Amino acid sequence: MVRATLIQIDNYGPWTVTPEPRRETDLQALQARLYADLCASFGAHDAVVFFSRFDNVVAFTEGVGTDAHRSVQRSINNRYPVTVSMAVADGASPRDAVGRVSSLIQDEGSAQDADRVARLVSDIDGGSDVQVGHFDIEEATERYVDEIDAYGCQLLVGRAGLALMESMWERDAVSFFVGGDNYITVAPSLDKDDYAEVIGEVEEETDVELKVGVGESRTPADAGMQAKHCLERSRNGGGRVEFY
Ligand SMILES: Nc1nc2c(ncn2[C@@H]2O[C@H](COP(=O)(O)OP(=O)(O)OP(=O)(O)O)[C@@H](O)[C@H]2O)c(=O)[nH]1
Repeated sequence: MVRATLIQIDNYGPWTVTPEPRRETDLQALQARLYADLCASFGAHDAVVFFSRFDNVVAFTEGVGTDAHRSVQRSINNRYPVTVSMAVADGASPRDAVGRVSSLIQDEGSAQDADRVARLVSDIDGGSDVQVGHFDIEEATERYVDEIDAYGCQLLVGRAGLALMESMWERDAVSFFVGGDNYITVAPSLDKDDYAEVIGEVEEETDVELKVGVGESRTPADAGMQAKHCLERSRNGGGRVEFY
């Protein structure tokens, strides 16, 4: 089982244009602050948090119970001009867990329903290890950042990332862009061959070479840290796929 949490801003679409459209930079600042707050709050519980679409934030929260979710939610809702609802559930795979939290929150009402305010729904039982892969583009700085223009670089990283996210999704894993040339995936227990296959598919489709470090542990934060160390091993002469 793997535990996911979906954090969704309540009735955000209408709020962004009420009483009239709000400045985009103010909305961006709010979204960035909310994401930073959620990272700090859930990070303190050894979870990992991805900005997803900013109005919907996805976290993997193995070991974080309903009460801890409630206190994070209460603090956010006391301090922001918008409220958030949350759903937390265990699933058979990261893909399944994200599906379950999405259904739970949808059952509470629409994302644009003025009556759906600060809900917290939870369907959790046991925990198990979680696998995290940290992907990185081979020599992104030398090949792209120092060679082509910034927007071309963004397109290339985005294209490779989309191919990666789709390949991993087919394997019941969910993957997110985290900055620079980095993507992090939360996966069911895949093996080295699975990752090698995914890297091969991305390269074939986009001509971009990836490498990955993979960790597996009780908490997403620990698994993520293992993955970073494995990625360092790959950077320092290891293979394109390095496991904990
Ligand atoms: N979010 C996040 N960003 C990172 C991380 N490591 C590197 N970056 C970003 O990715 C950019 C590229 O750094 P690297 O991936 O280390 O460099 P590279 O040129 O791809 O070189 P190699 O990794 O050795 O192939 C950096 O400028 C950062 O913006 C990380 O662990 N997390």
